[in-house]
Amino acid sequence: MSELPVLISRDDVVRLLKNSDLIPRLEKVMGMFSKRNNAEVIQPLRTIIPLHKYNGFVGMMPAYVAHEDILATKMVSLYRRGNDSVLPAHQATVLLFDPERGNVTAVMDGTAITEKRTAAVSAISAKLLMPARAEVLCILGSGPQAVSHYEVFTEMFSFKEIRVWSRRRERAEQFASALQGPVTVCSSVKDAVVGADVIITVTLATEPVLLGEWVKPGAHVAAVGACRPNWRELDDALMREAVVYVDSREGAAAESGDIILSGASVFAELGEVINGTKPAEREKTTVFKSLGMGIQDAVSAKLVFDQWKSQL
Ligand SMILES: NC(=O)C1=CN([C@@H]2O[C@H](COP(=O)(O)OP(=O)(O)OC[C@H]3O[C@@H](n4cnc5c(N)ncnc54)[C@H](O)[C@@H]3O)[C@@H](O)[C@H]2O)C=CC1
Ligand SMILES: O=C(O)C1=NCCCC1
Repeated sequence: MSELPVLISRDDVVRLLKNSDLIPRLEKVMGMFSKRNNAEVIQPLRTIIPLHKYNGFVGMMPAYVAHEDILATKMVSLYRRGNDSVLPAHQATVLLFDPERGNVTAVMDGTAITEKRTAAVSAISAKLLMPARAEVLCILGSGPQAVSHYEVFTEMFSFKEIRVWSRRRERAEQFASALQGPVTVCSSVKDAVVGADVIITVTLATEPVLLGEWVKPGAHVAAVGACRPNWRELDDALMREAVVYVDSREGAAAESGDIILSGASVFAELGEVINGTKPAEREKTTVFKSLGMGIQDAVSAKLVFDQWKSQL
C-alpha cells in the first residue's frame, strides 16, 4: 500500500520557496524545454475546461522532467469575478508524484507557487532583456501577481522609482501602502508607463491597456495577463514593433490573444536565450509574453517538497 500524500499549506510554500533557489531551477528547466528533447521534458499543452456559466475556467497542467525525475500536475482555476467579490481570481493545487511508483507524494498549495514562479520567470526575462541602466519600474495591476512581482523585482534589481497603476485608484493605494518601499501611485496608465524602463502587466484585462505609443524605445515589457486567445493587454502597435519572446511557442500560439490577434511573430523562447541559441535584443523594445508552464510548477513543487522533508 502507498503512503498517504503529505499536505503542504500556503504558509509552508511561502516560507520554503526562496527566489534564490527557484530562479536557477527555472532557468535550467526552461533551457531544457527549448531544446525540444521529448525524452527530457514532457509538457503537453494545458487542458482548459471553460466554465462560461461562472465566467471562469479550470486548467490542467501536467509535466515530467526526466533528468530531475519530477512528475507533477497543477490544477488552476481562474474566475473573472465582480469588483466586490472577496474570492481570489486564481486558486491552484499541485500534485507531486513519485514517478517510480506512480503514487502522489504531496498535495500542496499551488496558488502561492503560481504567484512566486510567475514573478520569478518575469524577473528572469528582465535580467536577460531589460535595458542596461533600468531605473524606472512600472506595474499595471495590483492583485497577488503585482505583489509577487514587486517582491522579486525589488529583491533582484535596484530601481530608482517604482510606479503602480490599477483600475481602481484605492486598490493601487492599498497595494503601495502594504509594501516596504516607496511606490508612486499613478492615475492613468499613460502616467505610469511614460519613461519606464521595465513595465509589468498583471491585469485581468481583455482589451489592450498598454499602448505602444507610450512605451519608451528600448523598454522591456513582461506581459503576464491575457491568457486566453481572445484576451488582450497590449495593443497591436506594441506587439508589432517589439521583439517578442515567449515561454513556449506552442502555448503562445494556442493561448495568447496578444500574439494571435496582433499577428506578431515570435522571435524566441526565453529558454533559447538562456541556451545562447537566440540573442537577447536588450537595446530594442522587448516583450516577454508569459503564459505559464507546467514545468515551472513541477520544479517549484519539488523544491518545496525537498525543503519540507529536510526540515523533518
Ligand atoms: N503568465 C502566467 O504564468 C500567469 C498569469 N496570470 C495572470 O496574471 C494576471 C494577474 O493575476 P492576479 O494578480 O492573480 O489577478 P487579480 O484578479 O487578483 O488582479 C488583477 C488586476 O487587474 C485589474 N483588472 C481587472 N480587470 C481589468 C481590466 N479590464 N483592465 C485593467 N485592469 C483590470 C484588477 O483591478 C487587478 O488590479 C491575470 O491576468 C492572470 O490570469 C496569473 C498566473 C500565472
Ligand atoms: O500558468 C498558470 O498557472 C496560469 N496561467 C494563466 C492564467 C491562469 C494560471
